Amino acid sequence: MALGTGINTFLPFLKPYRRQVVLALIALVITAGAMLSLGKGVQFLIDKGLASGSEAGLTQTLLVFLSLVFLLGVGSFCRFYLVSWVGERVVADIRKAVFSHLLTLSPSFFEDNSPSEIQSRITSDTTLLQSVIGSSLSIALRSSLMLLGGILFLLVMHFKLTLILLTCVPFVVVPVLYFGRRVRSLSRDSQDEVANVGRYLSQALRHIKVVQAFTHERHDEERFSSAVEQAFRVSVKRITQRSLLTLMAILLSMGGIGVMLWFGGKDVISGAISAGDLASFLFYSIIVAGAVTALSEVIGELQRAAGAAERIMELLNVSSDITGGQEGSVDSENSNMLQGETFIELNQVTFCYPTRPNTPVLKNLSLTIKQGETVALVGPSGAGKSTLFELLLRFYDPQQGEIRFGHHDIKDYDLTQWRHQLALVPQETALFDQSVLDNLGYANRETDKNAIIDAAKRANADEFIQLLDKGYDTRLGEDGVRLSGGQRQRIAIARAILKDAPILLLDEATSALDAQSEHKVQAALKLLMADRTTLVIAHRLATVLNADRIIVLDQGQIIAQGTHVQLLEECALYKRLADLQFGNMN
Ligand SMILES: Nc1ncnc2c1ncn2[C@@H]1O[C@H](COP(=O)(O)OP(=O)(O)OP(=O)(O)O)[C@@H](O)[C@H]1O
Repeated sequence: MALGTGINTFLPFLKPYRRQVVLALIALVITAGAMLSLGKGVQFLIDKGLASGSEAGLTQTLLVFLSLVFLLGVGSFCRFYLVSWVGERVVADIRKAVFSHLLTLSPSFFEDNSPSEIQSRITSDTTLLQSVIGSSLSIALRSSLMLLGGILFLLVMHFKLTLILLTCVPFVVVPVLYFGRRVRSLSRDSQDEVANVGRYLSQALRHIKVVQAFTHERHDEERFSSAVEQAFRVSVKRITQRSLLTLMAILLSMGGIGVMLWFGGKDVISGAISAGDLASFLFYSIIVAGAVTALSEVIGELQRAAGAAERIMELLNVSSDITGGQEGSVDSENSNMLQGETFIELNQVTFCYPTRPNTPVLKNLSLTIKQGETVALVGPSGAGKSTLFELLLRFYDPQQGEIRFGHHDIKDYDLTQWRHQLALVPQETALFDQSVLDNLGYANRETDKNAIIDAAKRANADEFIQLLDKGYDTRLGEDGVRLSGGQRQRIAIARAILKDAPILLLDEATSALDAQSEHKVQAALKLLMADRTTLVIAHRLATVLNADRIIVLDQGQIIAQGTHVQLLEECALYKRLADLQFGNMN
């Protein structure tokens, strides 16, 4: 059964808490035992206590009864506490495991799966699991035991009456299973719809300025509302099935009790059984019926949880297509290399993005970069310059060809170690809603405050940071809305300084900068590039002039390389680009 699959996948998460699970089961058995003994207590109370007319007998039976009640109370407390505890604990562990796993997945995974959809799985699906494990699972376990125990007691007490009761069971179980299954698939749909709503919401709010600038509010409102309504419609379907489930369970189980009472009543009248017998029989029947009803209700819930579990497990089962190798230490490889020796080498690299498998972005590209060299990449928009950086960072692997560092393919190195070799200054600096200090320290969590401030100074960032209301402790809003383009870039440069990696990947952004900040960024970059092997996507003449070599990329291929002067003469595309891009500086 699919519910079983859901539970199986959770077993590894339950394993560390075996002790608590065993204790919960013991509490479960004790409470079920106490509850079932209560029926016998009722029989005693009527037949021995009341019918005997002895007050002492009555008191004695009551004391036994109260002891059972006490046991039941304490046992229930322990059962509920332990089952809920395990539920919460497991869900917390699952959240952590899913997040850690997601961080290892390659960026291509997130192109196919929207982050907000994933977020919904981690938050709303696990919350559903939490509440279901915390309450429904506890009820389901208790009810199952009560059902079994109750039937056993009934069989021992009165075989004929029990058989009458049991003939009703298939009438209850079959519809319960049928509706339960439907609830489950609808529940999955319902969670998917909730995720859709979440996705729409986060998109609109993230791009609120665009929404407002294009006065797109009404349109967004309508689309959001139709997403919400769709989620509502799916939920209503689920609710209908669940309500029907409950209706069936009550009608059938209670109907069975009615019939049984009728037969039992006849036996009491004929003197075949005592009134106490019938009362305790009734007690067990109600327990059994109650257990069936409760089970039918929670089976729906458990099915919902299994649906949610499935969605979470799907995430945990995705494996990253970018994995690291075991090959020797990158650091020692690096330190063995001499200035001017081949450092990075691209051999016949062909690459398509996974979302466009038939459109190669880089075609048979070969390139050698020497240690300490500064190589500028120029080319029209869409030529594949940023893609080259993404391959070096191993966000993707080429379909053909290889990228080598020293004596090995970069795929052979441990992924983390390899990425330690690269410092990226991206065109768009990602900032987090944390303090400036935290944002800078992102590059290297081992460094102390002084080193961070020193790096900020060298990146020409200290000056504007000091002017912020709380200096280095100022929180940057989500997406760093409180910083200008040039300031953000200087933060990125400071990060690269802190990372102190031997290879620098620089994606210049000029558009965001005015002359003054450009000058400051320039100075900071110069310092950063000294003694490093640098690949720079160049938009500035200064960068191009300072580069040891300029590579001209067009449609994923290198069409020329050389110095600025050489290329101006030899490469028409370069000349055109230079006129356009650097025209104002020429
Ligand atoms: N994640 C992606 N999925 C699919 N195609 C992509 C992806 N990223 C980039 N591309 C495509 O790959 C091609 C090369 O893009 P790339 O960003 O490398 O160009 P670029 O030379 O850096 O351009 P620019 O100077 O405008 O940044 C483009 O046609 C682009 O549309």
